[in-house]
Amino acid sequence: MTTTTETGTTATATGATVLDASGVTMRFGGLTAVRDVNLTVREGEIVGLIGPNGAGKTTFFNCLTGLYVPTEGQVSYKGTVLPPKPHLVTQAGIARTFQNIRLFSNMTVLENVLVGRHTRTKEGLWSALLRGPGFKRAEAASRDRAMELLEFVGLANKAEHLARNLPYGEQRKLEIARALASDPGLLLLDEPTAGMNQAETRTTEELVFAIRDRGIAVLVIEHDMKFIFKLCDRVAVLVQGEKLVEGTAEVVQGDERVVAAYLGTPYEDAPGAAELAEVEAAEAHAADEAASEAEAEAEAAEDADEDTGDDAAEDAGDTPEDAAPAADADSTTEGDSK
Ligand SMILES: Nc1ncnc2c1ncn2[C@@H]1O[C@H](COP(=O)(O)OP(=O)(O)OP(=O)(O)O)[C@@H](O)[C@H]1O
Repeated sequence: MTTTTETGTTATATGATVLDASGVTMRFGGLTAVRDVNLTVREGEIVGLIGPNGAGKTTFFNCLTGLYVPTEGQVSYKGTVLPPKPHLVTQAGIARTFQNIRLFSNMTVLENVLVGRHTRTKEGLWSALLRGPGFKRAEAASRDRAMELLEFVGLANKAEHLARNLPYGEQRKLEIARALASDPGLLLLDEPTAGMNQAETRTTEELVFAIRDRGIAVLVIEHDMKFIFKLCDRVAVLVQGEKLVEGTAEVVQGDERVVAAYLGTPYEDAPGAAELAEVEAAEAHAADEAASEAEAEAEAAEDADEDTGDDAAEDAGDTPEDAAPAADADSTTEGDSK
């Protein structure tokens, strides 16, 4: 796999490969959702996966985490090929969050994190039932670790709250804490800022950097381009299941194919080509209207001087036609707001 790193950070250049997805293809009947995708993530890297809706990003994540068995290709973690079983993938060291939050809503915040810890606890069923000293020690250690993670994501003061009572942004953070509870070497985040306001998004940005600083590599799917380009050492772009481009934020943002396929769509705080074209067209239309109104007024004044009734009737007949574009514009606005 080739990786464009002309302006990449030093962390990306030297880290050992953590994830190596090679030739991953996923077909659903006649539909090829992911086609021959290669992607690596190295130690210390934050890698972004972007692409239009339906490009195959989540399907690719599902192939990495064993939820789907890829039709072709294989996925390795730290040099070992992963079996396509979610619990074995988690045990190996890959954790994930989901696009649609999947918490145990009737459990407390702390209990949710403790559930995420189960792949790392060795105590068996008998030990749990007998509640012997080994079990109690393990339970206390898990609790300490879970509280430490809640502290890390900023939810320690809500440990005893029911997960369902947390605001949306905090539920997303809890999902991250739960994923971290399995002590992963690689964390996959599927749209971690979806539904967040700007302040929450900034906090999530800091959280992802802090996760990387703990030695955990991150692969993140996100539609918020500001977030992605600020955060990621490297970005891969999927379009119709295929990897179109991969490189640093600068390389990806400057790639004409990406702009055409994806970034032309307006995104938060940055008007895209379509928005700018719309504004320019509206301005041009307004200027044309003003010019023709001025022309019509001048003609009407001339006609009045010459006192020719026929011409005055023609001008009156023009008026509804001139008004037609405005009526069209109104109906478009109504259509958009539905
Ligand atoms: N289980 C499935 N069975 C059949 N088709 C599927 C399945 N999962 C995904 N697809 C199809 O695969 C394609 C890729 O979907 P996917 O959800 O991976 O895209 P995405 O890039 O994650 O989109 P979004 O940004 O909207 O989440 C879509 O056409 C989708 O309908």
